[in-house]
Parts: sequence; C-alpha cells; structure tokens
Amino acid sequence: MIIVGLTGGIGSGKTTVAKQFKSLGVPVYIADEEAKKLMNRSKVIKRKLIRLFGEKAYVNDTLNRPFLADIIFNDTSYLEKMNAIVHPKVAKHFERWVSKQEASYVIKEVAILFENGGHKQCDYVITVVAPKEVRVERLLLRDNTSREKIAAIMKNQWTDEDKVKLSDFVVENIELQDVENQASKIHKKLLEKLK
Ligand SMILES: CC(C)(COP(=O)(O)OP(=O)(O)OC[C@H]1O[C@@H](n2cnc3c(N)ncnc32)[C@H](O)[C@@H]1O)[C@@H](O)C(=O)NCCC(=O)NCCS
Ligand SMILES: Nc1ncnc2c1ncn2[C@@H]1O[C@H](COP(=O)(O)OP(=O)(O)OP(=O)(O)O)[C@@H](O)[C@H]1O
Repeated sequence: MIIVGLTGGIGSGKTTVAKQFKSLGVPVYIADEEAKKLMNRSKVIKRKLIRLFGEKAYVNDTLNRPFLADIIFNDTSYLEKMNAIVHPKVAKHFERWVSKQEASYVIKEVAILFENGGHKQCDYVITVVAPKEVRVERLLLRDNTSREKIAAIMKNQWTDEDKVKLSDFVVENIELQDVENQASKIHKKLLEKLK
C-alpha cells in the first residue's frame, strides 16, 4: 500500500486538509486521535505512563491531558519518553489498519513526522503550511488555550521552511476554498504517479 504522510505544525490545518482527501474517497488515519484512544485503552501504555508520570497521569481512568501537557511541552526529555511508550504502539495499530484498506493510497495524518524520522516510512509527504500568527489565532478560537502553551508546543516542531524542503507536496492553507482545489490537484497527481 502506498502511504502518504500528511503533516504540518500545530494549527496549520492538517485535519481540515485530511477531510478533503476523505471526501475524495481516500482512507485517512488520524494518528493523534488513535494515539489518544490507545492511551486510554491499552493497559500496557497506562501502566508505563503511570510509572513515568505518577498516578496523576489518569483521572477516573481517563488520560489527564492538561497534567501531561504541562510536563511534556516544557521538558523535552519527558516528551521523548512519552513518545517512546506511545508511538511504537501507534505504528503497529497503523500497520494493522493499512492491511485492511483497499485503495490506491492512504493518508496518514501525523503532527510529528519529520521530527522523529517518520517520513522515511512514507512514500510521499504532504505538508500543510500557514503563517504562524494565523495558526495561533485559529487555535485561540478553536481551543481553550494560551499563546504560551502554543509557543511551547511550536518549540518542539520543525519550522515550515524545513518541512517544505523534504516534502513532495505543499498545501498553503489560507482560504478554505483554495484548500479544496489544492487537495484535488494533489490527489490527481498522486493517482497519475501511481498508475
Ligand atoms: C500530551 C497530550 C495529552 C496533551 O493533550 P492536549 O489536549 O493538551 O493537546 P493536543 O492533543 O491538542 O495537542 C496539541 C498539539 O501538540 C502537538 N503534540 C501532541 N502530541 C505530541 C507529541 N507526542 N509530540 C510532539 N508534539 C505533540 C501537536 O501539534 C498537537 O496538535 C496529547 O497531546 C497526547 O495525548 N499526545 C500523545 C499523542 C501523540 O503522540 N500525538 C502526536 C503524534 S501521533
Ligand atoms: N483556511 C482556513 N480558514 C479559516 N479557518 C481554518 C482554515 N483552516 C483551518 N481552520 C480552522 O483552524 C483550526 C485548526 O485547523 P485544524 O484543526 O485542521 O488544524 P490541525 O493542524 O489539524 O491542528 P492540530 O495541530 O491542533 O491538530 C480549526 O478550528 C479549523 O476549523
């Protein structure tokens, strides 16, 4: 199966672009959503996260997101340790999901791709970009968050410039209407390449 990674910085519009591909009939795997489900479901992950972060990692058996966010986005060593627990399980889950798909290609939407070398497991990579300030404003509208938290998350992510250099396709997410056109063009190009 051909795997197309779809990445971009926080608030760039990955999920918005992923929806366009879904509406074109492409199977889409949202790694972040699946990771969170696994973190709430897998006994092994739970045990390891509690060992790493303490009992507060879960409240009423549900992942304590604000508690974890405070730690990992301010201390890279914890971010790396958490990723080492969660990401291999997500990779396995993705493999199982892929094996069940019937399509020319699948999209894997993933926030962290170049940062951990994950692009090497993709046949093509699409990066979604938007100016930093636009992304911040969108996130402030969407989430109950702060500029400080967004800045802390951005610090752990590559710049758009560096991601674009290693990407096969780039979506500039400014106007929604235009995103639709860009996604359709990329879809056609991918189908052409895969003939
Ligand atoms: C740490 C958690 C609990 C914080 O939850 P919170 O609701 O505060 O933040 P949210 O999930 O909206 O993430 C905000 C942004 O942080 C970035 N981010 C999330 N997880 C990670 C990570 N493991 N490494 C680096 N950046 C990350 C993404 O850009 C994301 O859009 C949550 O992000 C999480 O469960 N992360 C682990 C899942 C994961 O690894 N996802 C990313 C790639 S698959
Ligand atoms: N072109 C656009 N114009 C206006 N708003 C947009 C546009 N694209 C995305 N948005 C909005 O910006 C917010 C962030 O978009 P989206 O959730 O798709 O980004 P993301 O990269 O998946 O975010 P995250 O990194 O948090 O997972 C959402 O509320 C979305 O509706």
